[in-house]
Amino acid sequence: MKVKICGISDIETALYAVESGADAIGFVFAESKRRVTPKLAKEIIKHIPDQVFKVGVFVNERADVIQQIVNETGINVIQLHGDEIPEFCEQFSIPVIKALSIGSSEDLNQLDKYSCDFYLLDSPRGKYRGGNGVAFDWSLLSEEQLKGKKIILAGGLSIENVAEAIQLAAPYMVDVSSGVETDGKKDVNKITKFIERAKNRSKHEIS
Ligand SMILES: O=C(O)c1ccccc1NCC(=O)[C@H](O)[C@H](O)COP(=O)(O)O
Repeated sequence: MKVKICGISDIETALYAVESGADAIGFVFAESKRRVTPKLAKEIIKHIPDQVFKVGVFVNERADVIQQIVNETGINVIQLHGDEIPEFCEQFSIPVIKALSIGSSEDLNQLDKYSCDFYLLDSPRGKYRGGNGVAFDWSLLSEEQLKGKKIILAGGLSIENVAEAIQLAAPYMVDVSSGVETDGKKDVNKITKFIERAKNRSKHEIS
């Protein structure tokens, strides 16, 4: 199972997550308590190995601003976490993750409207558009609607529930932010345990 650790804001935590096996690291450029400047993201990204995805998270941002941040920082995947329409998501030359808020089974119909590389399924908005630490009802997910799509499962995942989430949703990747924090800061022990749980679960699935 692939793992994305989102809301990274310092080099030490980024390196720790990578050494623990993270496949993707997320940087939030939208309104958030985890927001980073392009300058800081660039500094962190310099230390991250090539094979790790560097994801920039944006909410209803202008395309030229997103492109400028991509050029400036070394971000190589764009995550669009707002109300971006399908045509907006299709204009970039690097992979795009479209985040969708899942509050009802009808919300899953959005999946067919977009032609993106990845779809991140998250809870409906809380204080911010994402990163609120709240899980949605995974029983809404139907195999039929997810078929053929690379799904990133997000929203309230934690060490305690990630194995169950993987079993139920069989996503391409799991994404976590709040669940690997203590008192609002990334917690390296939680990061290691979360990645272990997520990756162990996938070993069981293969065997
Ligand atoms: O993380 C944020 O603060 C954030 C703010 C605004 C838009 C998106 C944001 N995060 C995007 C992510 O990919 C989070 O990891 C995802 O929403 C799950 O977060 P959590 O429920 O805290 O694990």
